[in-house]
Amino acid sequence: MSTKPDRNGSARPHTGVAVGLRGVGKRFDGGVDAIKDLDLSVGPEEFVSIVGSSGCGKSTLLRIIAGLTPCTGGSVEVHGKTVTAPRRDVGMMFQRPALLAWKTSLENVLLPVRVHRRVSDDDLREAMRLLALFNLEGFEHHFPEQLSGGMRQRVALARLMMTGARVRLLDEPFGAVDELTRELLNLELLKIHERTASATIFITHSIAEAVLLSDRIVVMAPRPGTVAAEVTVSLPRPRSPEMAYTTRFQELAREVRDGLHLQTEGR
Ligand SMILES: Nc1ncnc2c1ncn2[C@@H]1O[C@H](COP(=O)(O)OP(=O)(O)OP(=O)(O)O)[C@@H](O)[C@H]1O
Repeated sequence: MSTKPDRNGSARPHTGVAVGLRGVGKRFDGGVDAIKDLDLSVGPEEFVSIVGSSGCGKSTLLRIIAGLTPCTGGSVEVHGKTVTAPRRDVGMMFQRPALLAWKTSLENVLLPVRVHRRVSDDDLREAMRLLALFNLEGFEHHFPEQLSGGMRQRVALARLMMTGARVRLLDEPFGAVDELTRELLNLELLKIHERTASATIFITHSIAEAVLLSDRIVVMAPRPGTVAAEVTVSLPRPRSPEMAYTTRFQELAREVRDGLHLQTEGR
């Protein structure tokens, strides 16, 4: 069973499994084994980061969980049901924010609602609340090209929240923004996770980002992609950027780095 550190840093057990993978494999046409025999369980309120060298199968794994790519071996379940197609209770965010260029911030945030039903006054209020939560007050009626890269990612985060998804999948969402914006976006993500916890799987190349945000960090090994190591992040919540200066934080970062180096050396 996975564990999540509480405010005092001690681990408390997760009840239930939101995302469960057993023996998952993915062989692409042409015989590339992108993923092989991968097991992973994520609790309903757990934040799990996945790190690993380029090409080790992280994005493929997320796409399988999202129901966008079928696995060729093993089984994937979300809330106890086998994944065969995209589900409404699974939200995904990509490295590029994928906003519709001809829609305003507000309309982009309302999209997940609009594809299923008429937008109500409550929906509108909720979308405005989320935009304000992500410091986008005054930009509700701007189009994506009128926003900075960081602002676009915040709109995408607000849209992810608007889905109400109980499983959130984020594929290196802050990889394309500058370091300072990235730190601010990390804080936004921390805030929403600590207010409305969901099962979150987050891909990143940044060890510090993974330690700051996660309850657990999964290190993937390449060719074929599988879980090589797991590090439980025993830091209290709420988290703050100042924790990065603590010995415990640095020890955890080192543990992850060592895990990654072992994979690289083993190639
Ligand atoms: N559609 C596809 N057809 C064939 N091979 C693919 C396909 N998509 C991915 N692959 C291969 O599967 C492996 C894993 O790719 P994936 O994109 O999942 O890696 P990644 O860990 O997310 O990489 P990065 O960190 O660079 O984004 C790679 O060897 C890649 O070339």
